[in-house]
Amino acid sequence: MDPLDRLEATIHARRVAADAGSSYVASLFAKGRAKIAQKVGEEATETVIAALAEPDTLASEATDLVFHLLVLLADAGLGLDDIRAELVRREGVSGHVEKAAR
Ligand SMILES: N=c1c2ncn([C@@H]3O[C@H](COP(=O)(O)OP(=O)(O)OP(=O)(O)O)[C@@H](O)[C@H]3O)c2ncn1[C@@H]1O[C@H](COP(=O)(O)O)[C@@H](O)[C@H]1O
Repeated sequence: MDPLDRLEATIHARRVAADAGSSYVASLFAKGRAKIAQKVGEEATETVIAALAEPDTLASEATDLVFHLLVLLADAGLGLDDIRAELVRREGVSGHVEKAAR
């Protein structure tokens, strides 16, 4: 199994049954969607800062962002399959063409 799929499975398992005291993911779910969304915003900002000022840390910061985004998606009942479906839907459509058609 791909590491992203394994992480998603772990996140879902934590959502169903885990103690917030021993599981960071469970503690995020316990704090609620607003807090999870805030963490995604923080990690996005840290990713931008890394890209501009500390490229050596970019992969690590981007991983934090993806991790928290997966938690946010799970909280909303969404997951990697939804992202895959959306990517497939967009495949071959240039961003310029899509924007011009709006
Ligand atoms: N991939 C990750 C992962 N990436 C980052 N993090 C945590 O995300 C947190 C982000 O750090 P911050 O300083 O921003 O957060 P914080 O200070 O704790 O939070 P605030 O109180 O400041 O909001 C850190 O505690 C990191 O350890 C992760 N925690 C867990 N996982 C995966 O999730 C699995 C389940 O984790 P648990 O639910 O803790 O068992 C783990 O086995 C890992 O595979």
